[in-house]
Amino acid sequence: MTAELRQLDQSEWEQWYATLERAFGGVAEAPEERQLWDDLTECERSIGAWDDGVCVGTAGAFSFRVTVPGGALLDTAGVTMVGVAATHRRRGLLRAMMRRQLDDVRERGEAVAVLTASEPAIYGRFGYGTASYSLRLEIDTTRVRLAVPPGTDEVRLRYAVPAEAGPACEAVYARRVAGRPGMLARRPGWERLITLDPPGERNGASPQQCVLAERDGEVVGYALFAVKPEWDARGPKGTVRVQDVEALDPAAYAALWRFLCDIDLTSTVLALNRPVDDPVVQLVSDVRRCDLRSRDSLYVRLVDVGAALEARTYQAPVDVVLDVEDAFCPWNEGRWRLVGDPKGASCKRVDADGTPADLALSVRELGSAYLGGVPLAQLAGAGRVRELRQGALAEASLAFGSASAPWLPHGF
Ligand SMILES: CC(=O)SCCNC(=O)CCNC(=O)[C@H](O)C(C)(C)COP(=O)(O)OP(=O)(O)OC[C@H]1O[C@@H](n2cnc3c(N)ncnc32)[C@H](O)[C@@H]1OP(=O)(O)O
Repeated sequence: MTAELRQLDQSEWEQWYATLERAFGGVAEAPEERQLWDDLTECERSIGAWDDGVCVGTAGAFSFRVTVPGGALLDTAGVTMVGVAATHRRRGLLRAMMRRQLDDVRERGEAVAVLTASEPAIYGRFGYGTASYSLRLEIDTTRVRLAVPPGTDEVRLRYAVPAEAGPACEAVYARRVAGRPGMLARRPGWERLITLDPPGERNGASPQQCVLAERDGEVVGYALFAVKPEWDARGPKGTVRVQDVEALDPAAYAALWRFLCDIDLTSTVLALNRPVDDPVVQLVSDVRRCDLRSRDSLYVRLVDVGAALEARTYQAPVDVVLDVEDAFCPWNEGRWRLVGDPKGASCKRVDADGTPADLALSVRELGSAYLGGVPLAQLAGAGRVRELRQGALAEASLAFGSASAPWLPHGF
């Protein structure tokens, strides 16, 4: 590898970002989207790889706060904007940037790093495990009805201008964050991502629309969506594309989904990113006509195993010794005793005192299980977790679970 790695300087951002765009195919983003990423880039934690004055590699990280099981917000590195020029691929540049980045994350005292992967095969070697899934629904609204709970008819819905409704939507979102692992507490500036609506990316759909749900004059939910009109010889068959729906109670949530499913001249509601346990699945009359599909979403890497496992709670009492393998971050290797319950946890090294291990696994499996969305028992069934003490797997698998499935509400 001939390239030199160094921290990004703001003056280099254009060239750096153009390298990233080209790694993703070379289609330039809309100016407003580019500007947003320019504003959100944290140069002091972004890396450029340079070969003879030319940028050939990029990697960045955002300073996130992510909800973990139990509701705590954990300072987390949101790894992003990774690209290597095709002229320099497969020479170890990604590996070198991952090395530097994870060392930096550790120095900053962040116990966890997260990312979404362009391809699932890339990041396991660096200790990232698939920790959450997203649900895609395509509801045939000509056939599917919604069985709404009492109180739904009392929720008042009204259209609002998305940009003007932003603060009210953000307030609802902020109240939802602690209830679901994987959700991000949005720092100032990130609300712009939610209402970003470049005309060139609408693919024939309307500009973004917003409907607020209100009770007693208070905003208790919102839906952001677009409508793509379509007609054929038999009449209208438009699609409602759901971008975001959040609500503070079941009646408001049902009112918003009923609204989305009832818009005249449309016959499909398409939502690409919902939690896998989204209550809407229990509202619909015919789940088969919702064409549910799930796919990998958030990847988690424990950078400091002890601190990360202590930061969350456990839904049942657990006392296990984990033998952790971590070739890329060897400071995590060894035996850790985790004692936890719904109130809190401690996780300490026990290498010195000869305590035998109950479960053996790599840091990648711990990352998968961390947010409660991937059972340790499932990983064990694939041979990726080994039970060394009978009963330890069932105990740990139950404890690591979460009442709400983890979910990443938007990309980054
Ligand atoms: C968080 C994010 O931003 S995800 C976005 C990632 N970026 C992209 O997908 C853009 C297009 N692709 C690229 O820019 C590059 O091909 C990258 C960044 C994926 C890889 O960069 P490279 O410098 O070629 O990777 P590097 O040479 O360091 O490879 C390290 C290891 O990853 C493997 N690897 C690299 N890319 C891939 C891939 N796409 N699929 C599977 N394995 C991969 C290599 O084979 C190598 O394996 P090894 O550990 O067994 O030796």
